[in-house]
Amino acid sequence: MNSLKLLWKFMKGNKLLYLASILSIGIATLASIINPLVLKISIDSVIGDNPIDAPNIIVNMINSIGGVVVLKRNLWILAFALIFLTIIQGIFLYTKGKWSNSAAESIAKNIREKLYDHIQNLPYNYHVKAETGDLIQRCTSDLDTIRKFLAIQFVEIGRAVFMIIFIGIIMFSLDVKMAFISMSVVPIIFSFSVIFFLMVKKAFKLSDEAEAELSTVLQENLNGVRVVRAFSKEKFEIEKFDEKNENFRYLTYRLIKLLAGYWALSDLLSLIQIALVLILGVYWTVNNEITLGTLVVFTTYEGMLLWPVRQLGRILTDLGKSLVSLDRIGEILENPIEKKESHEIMPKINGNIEFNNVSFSYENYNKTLNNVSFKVKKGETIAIMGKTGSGKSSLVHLLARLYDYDSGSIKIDDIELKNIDKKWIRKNIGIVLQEPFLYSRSIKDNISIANLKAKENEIVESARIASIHNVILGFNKGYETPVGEKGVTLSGGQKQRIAIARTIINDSPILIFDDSLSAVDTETDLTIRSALKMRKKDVTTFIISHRITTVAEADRIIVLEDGKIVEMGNHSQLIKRNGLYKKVFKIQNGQNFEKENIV
Ligand SMILES: Nc1ncnc2c1ncn2[C@@H]1O[C@H](COP(=O)(O)OP(=O)(O)OP(=O)(O)O)[C@@H](O)[C@H]1O
Repeated sequence: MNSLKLLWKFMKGNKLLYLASILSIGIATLASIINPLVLKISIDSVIGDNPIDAPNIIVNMINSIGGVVVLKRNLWILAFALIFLTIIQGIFLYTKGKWSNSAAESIAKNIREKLYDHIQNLPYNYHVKAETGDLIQRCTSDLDTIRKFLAIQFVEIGRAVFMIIFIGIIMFSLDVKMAFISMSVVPIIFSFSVIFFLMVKKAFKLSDEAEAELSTVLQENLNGVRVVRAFSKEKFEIEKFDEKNENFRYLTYRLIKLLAGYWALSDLLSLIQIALVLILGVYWTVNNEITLGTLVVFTTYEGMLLWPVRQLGRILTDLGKSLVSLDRIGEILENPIEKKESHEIMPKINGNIEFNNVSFSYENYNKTLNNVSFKVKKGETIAIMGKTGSGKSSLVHLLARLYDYDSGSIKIDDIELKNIDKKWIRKNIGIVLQEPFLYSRSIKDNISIANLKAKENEIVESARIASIHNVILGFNKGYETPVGEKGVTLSGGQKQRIAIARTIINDSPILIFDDSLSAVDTETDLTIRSALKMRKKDVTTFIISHRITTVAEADRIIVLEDGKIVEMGNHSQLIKRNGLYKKVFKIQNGQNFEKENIV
C-alpha cells in the first residue's frame, strides 16, 4: 500500500487535531513576525517623524486608536503590544506542541494497536519464518521514527513554510529591493541543505545499520552467554564486539565530520546573506532610501528565516526516512491474517480422528507427509515415533490447522477439518510444544494463561497432574513465584511440566505432547502419563516421543519415515516385527549398541 495513503488511514480521528496544531504554528509564526514591525514603528514613527510604513491592517489599527500622536503620548501601548504578541506566540507554541504531540501519540497508538492485532492474527507459518528482531524493530524504532516526524518535524515544515510566506509578503510590501537582497542567498542555502542531506543520507543509514549490528551482537551474546562460557569463547566474542564497536564509532565520527562541515558552510552562506543585508541596508539607510526601522526589521527577519531554511533540508530527508519506516510497517500489514471463512463451523469436538491419504509439503519442499492414513477413536492414545525430520511435528500441526494439508482428508468427528474454524479447533486441542515458552510472570499466571477463568484449585490440580506441584511449593512464594529474569531459574524439565499444566487446565478433548516429556526423567514421565489417564478417560491423546518407555503403553504407535507411515500397531505387535521400532527398542534396552543413528 502506498505509504502516504497508509498514513492518512492511521490519522483517522486525529486530522482535526493536527490541523489545529498547524494553525497554531501559523498564528505563533505570525505573532513573532509582527514583533519586529512594532519595533520599526517605534523607531521610525514614534521616536522619529516618519509616517507609519507597515501592512494596512496594522496602520488601520493604529488609526483606530487615534494615530501616532496617541502612541507618542502613551508609550505603554507599544510595550503592551510587544508583550501581548510574545504571550500570543507562547500560547500558540504551547498549543502547537500539545496538539501535535497528542495527535502523533494517538496515531502511533493506532499503528501500534493495528500492528499488534495484525501480528497476533498472522498465520503460524509467518511467525515460523519471521525474524523476531526485525519484527521488533519495525514495531518500535520504525514506529518511533514516524511518531517523531509527526510530533516535531512535520509541524517544523509548517513553521518554515509559514515563515517564508509571511516574511516574504511583509518584506516585499516594505521594500522591494531590500526584499530581493534579503532573499538572494536563501534559495542557495536551501538547495545546499537539501542536496547535502540527500548526499549524506547514506552516511546516516550506514551509521544506523552499524548501531543495529552492534545491538544484535550484544543481544546475541547476552542470550548465548552460557554457550560462550561453556566453550570459553569470551575472547572471540569480545573481539567480535570490538570490531562492530569500532565500525560504529568510525561511521558515526565520519557522519559528525560531514555534519560539522555542513554547519560551517551553511553558517558561512548565512553570514554572507546577513552581511549583504547589513552592508546594503546601512548604505541605503545612510542615503535615506530606507528608514532605520526598516533596516532593523530586515536584519531581524533574516535571522528568523535562515534557521528554518537550513533545517528544512534535514527535515525533508527525515521525511524520506519516515516514508521508508511506513513502508516497512505496511509490509507487515500486507500479509493476510487468519480469518474465519464463511464455510467454517464450530462443532462440538469429541475426539474421533481420521487421516485419509494425507499429503503435505512446505512451500517448494519435498513431501513432508506422504499418503498418511490412520484412524483414532475418541479416548485413544496414539504415539508417534520416527527419526528427526520424519514429519512427526508436521503431522500434529496439521491437526491443529497451523498448516493446511495439500491433499487427502482429515476428519474430526466425521467433519472435514478444513471446514472447522481454525481458532475453534485450536481451542479444542491442547498442544504442549517441543520447546515450552514461559512468560516473565508468576508460575500461577503461566499456568492459567490458557484459561484465565481457572480457579485456584484447578491450577493446583493441573500442576499436580503435571508432577510440578511439590516443586512449586518448594519455592519461596509458591505459585506466586515469578519466572524468568526476575524470578526463579527453572530447569528444562520443570519448564516442560509447567507447560503441561498450562495445557491440561483447559480440559480439551484432544491433547498433543510434542516431545514434551523429553526433559523429564522416566519415572516422572510415567507419573504424569498415569495421572493424565486417571484424570479423564475419554481424551484423545497424541504423544510424540523418542523414548520407548513413553510410547509403549499407547493404544497404537505410528512409526514415520520420510513422511510415510512404515509401521503401525501396539507395542507387543511392533516388537514382533523386525522394523525400526524393534531396532530402537533394542538400542534403548542396551541389547544393541550398533552406531546407528536411528532416532
Ligand atoms: N516451517 C517449515 N518450513 C519448511 N520446512 C519445514 C518447516 N517445518 C519443518 N520443516 C521440514 O519438514 C520436515 C519435517 O519436520 P518435522 O518438524 O515435522 O519433523 P519431526 O519428525 O517432528 O522432527 P524432530 O523429531 O526433529 O522434531 C523436516 O525436513 C523439516 O526441515
